[in-house]
Amino acid sequence: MNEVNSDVAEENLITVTGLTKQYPEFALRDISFQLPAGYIMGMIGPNGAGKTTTIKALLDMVRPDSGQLTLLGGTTPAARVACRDDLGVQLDGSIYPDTWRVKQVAAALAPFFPQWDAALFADLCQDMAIPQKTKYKDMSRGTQVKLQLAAALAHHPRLLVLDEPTAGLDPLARDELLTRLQDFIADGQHSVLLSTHLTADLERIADYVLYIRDGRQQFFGHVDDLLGAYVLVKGGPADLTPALQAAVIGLRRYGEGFTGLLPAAAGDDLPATVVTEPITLEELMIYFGRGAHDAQRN
Ligand SMILES: Nc1ncnc2c1ncn2[C@@H]1O[C@H](COP(=O)(O)OP(=O)(O)OP(=O)(O)O)[C@@H](O)[C@H]1O
Repeated sequence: MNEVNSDVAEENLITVTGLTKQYPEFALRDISFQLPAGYIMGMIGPNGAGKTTTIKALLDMVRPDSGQLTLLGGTTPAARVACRDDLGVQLDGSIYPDTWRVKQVAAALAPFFPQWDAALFADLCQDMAIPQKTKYKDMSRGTQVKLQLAAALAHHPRLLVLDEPTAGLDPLARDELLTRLQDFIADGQHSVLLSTHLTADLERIADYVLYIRDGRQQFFGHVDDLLGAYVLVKGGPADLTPALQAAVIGLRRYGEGFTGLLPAAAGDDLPATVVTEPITLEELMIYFGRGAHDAQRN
């Protein structure tokens, strides 16, 4: 993870301002974020939050209703297509024809990318243990993801946009990918945008996080700022005053007490018997999710 230095003017590889997209049963509303060169940004949010829709809008696979998108300096769809050589993409789900093997993937992609590096692609396939003779449809889900990642990296992009890249990977492969992504940005010129449900991955490698729920942006900023904004509170039944109950997010009561989240500033004036602890991204998502469910039920 690079140290974030707000004093230095940074080149943004992605700028999204006021992105909205309306589907019959879903609305993505007013999403805004920037990704400077040299950083990793993670998108988190529950199933159906709008992460993939945001990525697809950025890649011009979905037409936004409003908002401005700048990708690698391209502000129009045509300009964004023109900079595709600098963009490596991995999408959730199968993307190659069933019968393709590694060789066909290389043959199909090389003509589209002037910077395609056949030797690098072969090395990546070997490193990731991608079988040469297996048809795409017969590869495991994790191997299909690895093949997409190898293809995304093989043309030396400046920016990687990855939709759940670690979802199908075993722990060793996940660890290797995260290290690869850290190496990718280490020169300060490259960036990664990835969506994931594996929040521990983001705590390890991400500088920035975009948190979306029900199509609405809940937070965009530094991971540490998000984690620093809330504390986990735990106390006994007598500690749960009406004021505290009203303030706690995602309150859960159990036999000996309660747990929930509190804005960090509200954690200062608690009785000594209430324990506060730092939160993880996973806890943040669970407690906010519970809070939203509880609000819907009431
Ligand atoms: N083409 C479409 N037509 C109608 N609704 C759509 C379309 N594409 C996506 N949606 C809806 O948009 C919502 C957001 O979907 P999206 O795939 O962006 O969520 P996500 O955050 O990536 O979820 P997950 O974590 O489950 O992958 C969902 O309710 C989905 O059904």
